[in-house]
Amino acid sequence: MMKLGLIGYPLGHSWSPEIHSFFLKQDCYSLIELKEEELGPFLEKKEFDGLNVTIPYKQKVIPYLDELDPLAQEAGAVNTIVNQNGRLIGHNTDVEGFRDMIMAHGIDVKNGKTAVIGDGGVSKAIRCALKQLGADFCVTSRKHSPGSITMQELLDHASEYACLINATPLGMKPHDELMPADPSVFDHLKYAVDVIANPLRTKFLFEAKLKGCVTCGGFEMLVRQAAAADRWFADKHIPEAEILACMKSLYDQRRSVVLIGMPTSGKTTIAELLAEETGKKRIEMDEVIEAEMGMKICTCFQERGETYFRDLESSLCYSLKEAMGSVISCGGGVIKRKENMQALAENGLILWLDRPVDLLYGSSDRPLSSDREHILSLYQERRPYYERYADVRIENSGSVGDTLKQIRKAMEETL
Ligand SMILES: Nc1ncnc2c1ncn2[C@@H]1O[C@H](COP(=O)(O)OP(=O)(O)O)[C@@H](O)[C@H]1O
Ligand SMILES: O=C(O)C1=C[C@@H](OP(=O)(O)O)[C@@H](O)[C@H](O)C1
Ligand SMILES: [Mg+2]
Repeated sequence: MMKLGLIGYPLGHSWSPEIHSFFLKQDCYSLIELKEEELGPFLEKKEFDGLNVTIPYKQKVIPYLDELDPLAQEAGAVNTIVNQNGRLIGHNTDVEGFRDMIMAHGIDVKNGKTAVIGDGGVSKAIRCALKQLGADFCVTSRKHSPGSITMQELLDHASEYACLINATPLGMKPHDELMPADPSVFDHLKYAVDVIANPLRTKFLFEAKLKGCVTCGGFEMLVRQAAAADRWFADKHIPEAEILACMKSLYDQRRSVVLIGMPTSGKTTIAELLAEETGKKRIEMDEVIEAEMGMKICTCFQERGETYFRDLESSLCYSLKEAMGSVISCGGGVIKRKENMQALAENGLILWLDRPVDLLYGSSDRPLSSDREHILSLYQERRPYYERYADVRIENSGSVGDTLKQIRKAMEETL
């Protein structure tokens, strides 16, 4: 069996072992956390067939290598090392991972200006990919490196940019409240790309999606650079279908399905069936909140007011960022606060169950939907929000079987 691994510091959790065992059909990949002083001795022993390299060693490994391939040389960074009969050869598969990801999403960097935010290791690989694609791009740098622009210069010309790429760690867990720049000030932005893989959808991508941009994130780049690395490690070409299957399998484990929609649109009912069908854990937000309050939501609205309930709802959304692969059924009003939706969208696929107003009904135990007139005005008020936050609209007007079918399709198609 081959001996492969990932070196970096600190490593924390990484999806690389799962990804490589998916592609290579063997468990031969381990996480090797190395302190700076351990890096040289480890590489000199050469007791491995291949390595991936992550922060902070993409440049620091170079002096220990016998050869760099032309792309690694151009990038000035190495993320893949192959031990070829005792000679260590450095490659850079981030270039291919990034390039293939943006091409798969139809991101056209030839049509309009692109800005790469950040000039660290991964930024170098992105620049190589952008050059290959013939893009007109610039790079922002805090260090004023030659040829780069400042953040202020980028913002001063914000309306000129069609594509923004985050190559900084801003927005990565645990500082997921941060953004490298606010997409809303870029008037003509069409595409937003992030290299961050955790969370799946950074705040930067969430905001860009609200603007109607095409977005894609670092998790996909992680899978694609791994597929390219396996070509060096195992001389194995990983076909596109296999890459998509790997992403789907990992998304199934990592991403929750979040149901939003009007009261009585079917969220609770469909969530129960979906959880049963997929074996996923079901989280009914209103039940969790009622248990925490020790009272019914209706009573809470009467005795403590709506804001009291909404604050509990918001803090639950915040904790559900880590619900990993659950089915989450929300209360109808969850869309009233943008921060709720940003939290749920971090690691969630947001599905809007849209049920025709005529099929919605009022009931005495639902404080905000007591009669038909009220339901209609609530629908008119909320519809734009459901629409804005949803990744996919699911029409719940036929049988529950038909609705579940649409949901399965959405889960397949939104990688
Ligand atoms: N596709 C459907 N076909 C028939 N009845 C449905 C369908 N979807 C939902 N319902 C019914 O609508 C009612 C309200 O659904 P519920 O799941 O409580 O909604 P919510 O959680 O969104 O408030 C339930 O009686 C449920 O059985
Ligand atoms: O629409 C709303 O504002 C609410 C909907 C309810 O959930 P359902 O959508 O399951 O009825 C519940 O969260 C609360 O009464 C507030
Ligand atoms: Mg419900």
